[in-house]
Parts: sequence; C-alpha cells; structure tokens
Amino acid sequence: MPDMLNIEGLHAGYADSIVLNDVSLSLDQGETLALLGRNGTGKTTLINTVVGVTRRHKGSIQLGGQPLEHLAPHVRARAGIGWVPQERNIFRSLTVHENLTAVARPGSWTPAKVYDTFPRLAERKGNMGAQLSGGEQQMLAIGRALVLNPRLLLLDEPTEGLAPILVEEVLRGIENVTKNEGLSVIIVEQHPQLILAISQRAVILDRGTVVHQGPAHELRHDQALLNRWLGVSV
Ligand SMILES: Nc1ncnc2c1ncn2[C@@H]1O[C@H](COP(=O)(O)OP(=O)(O)OP(=O)(O)O)[C@@H](O)[C@H]1O
Repeated sequence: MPDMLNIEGLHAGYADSIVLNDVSLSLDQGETLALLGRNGTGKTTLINTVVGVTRRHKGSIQLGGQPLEHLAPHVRARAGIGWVPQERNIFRSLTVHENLTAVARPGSWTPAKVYDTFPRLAERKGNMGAQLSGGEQQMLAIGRALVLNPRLLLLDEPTEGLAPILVEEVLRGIENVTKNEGLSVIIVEQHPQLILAISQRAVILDRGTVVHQGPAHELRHDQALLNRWLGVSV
C-alpha cells in the first residue's frame, strides 16, 4: 500500500526564490508528524506547497499514491487535503454551528462529532465566530477542516498565542482525532516537547532542508539534537 503522503526531491518557494531545497518525507495513514524548525526555516512554505499555494520548481507530492503536484489547490482539497492555515480561517459573522454546517461534506466527521472532540465548541454553538476566544477560534478552524472529511490534515501552528490551558485542550483534541480516526496529520509547532508527545514521526527543517527525520519519541529525548536545531531544552 502506498504511503498516505510521499514527498520526493521537492524544491519550492515564491516567484523565483527557492525556499525548500530537496525536501523528501513520507507519512503513513494514521500517523502524526511534528514539523519543527526555527523561525523562517520553511515549515509554512512546506505546508503551503502541499496545499498548492506556492511555486513548486521540482519534485513530487503524492497522496495515497495519487500525484498532486500539478493539481489546483481546490482539487487537492477534494482529493483529501485539509488545511488549517496560521491565520485562523473561520467565518467571523456566522455562528459556530453555521461555520461547521456551511462546509461539511459527507463522511464520518459531522458537526456532532466535532462537538464531541471539542466540547467547548458545543457550548458556543450559537456564538458568532468573532465572539470566540483565540483558542475557541482555533478549535473551530480545526473543526471546519475535519467536517470536510480529509485524509491528511495540515495544521500550521494550531496553538500559537493560546493560553496554556487551551494549548492542552487543542492538543488533546488533535490527539483524539489521530488516535481514534486513523487520520494522518502534519503539525507545525513551536513547542517541541508538547507536540512530540502526541506524534509518531518528527522532521526538522533548517534553511529549507530536512536536517533530521525519525521517530518522535527518540527526538523527544535527544537533548543534543533539540539544542542543535531548535535551541531548546527538554
Ligand atoms: N509570501 C512570501 N513571499 C516571499 N518569501 C516568503 C513568503 N513567505 C515566506 N517567505 C520566506 O520564506 C522563508 C521561509 O518562511 P516560512 O514562513 O516558510 O518559515 P517558517 O519556518 O514557517 O517560519 P515561522 O516559524 O516564523 O512561521 C523565509 O525566508 C520567508 O521570508
């Protein structure tokens, strides 16, 4: 069976500038991959290249064996790519429930299941998107991606700017999604300790190239590697 996601020899960037340099990685069904690296190392560019909104210069991207690299972003979405960009992508003038029902597509993820995963959203069902806290908006953005019933979910810094208690709540929700549903996820995160704890695989980018790739539990306990590439202590 092919990998859920397979990227080979990817070079991509913006207009003529190349940010990603020969990136290769793969991800199985049901796996979570922590995508790490200092600021400006190309994490968002990699996510955006899988989505199809940057310029790809070279290399292949396959989803479940299907080549994606020549497809438009909306066709990639239909093929099973769910995307939660850094700037939380919700309708601010619709209610929580309308946000979820407006985009839902047939599949196992329904608004009701999103409420089970993020009970806080159930309590805010009738609130406008604009009235939600940052953490609640993030949960709603993830919920909106889930009701599209993707095969691969791409989350760009889902806990950025959140209070610690909400960080835990968002990460717990993400962990349940991957554990119970067999969904593949790539998460860009600035808190390596937290994200490695709920991931199976880890990739570190530095200046647009993959400098480390391996099991998340190994990296989580490898102080030297974390220090070298991320400048953090565990
Ligand atoms: N729209 C753009 N046009 C041109 N260059 C860009 C654009 N977006 C990002 N870049 C450049 O690409 C490089 C990688 O940026 P990217 O946002 O992918 O890094 P990142 O690892 O996600 O960083 P951060 O953690 O700060 O979000 C940077 O040098 C950045 O200046």
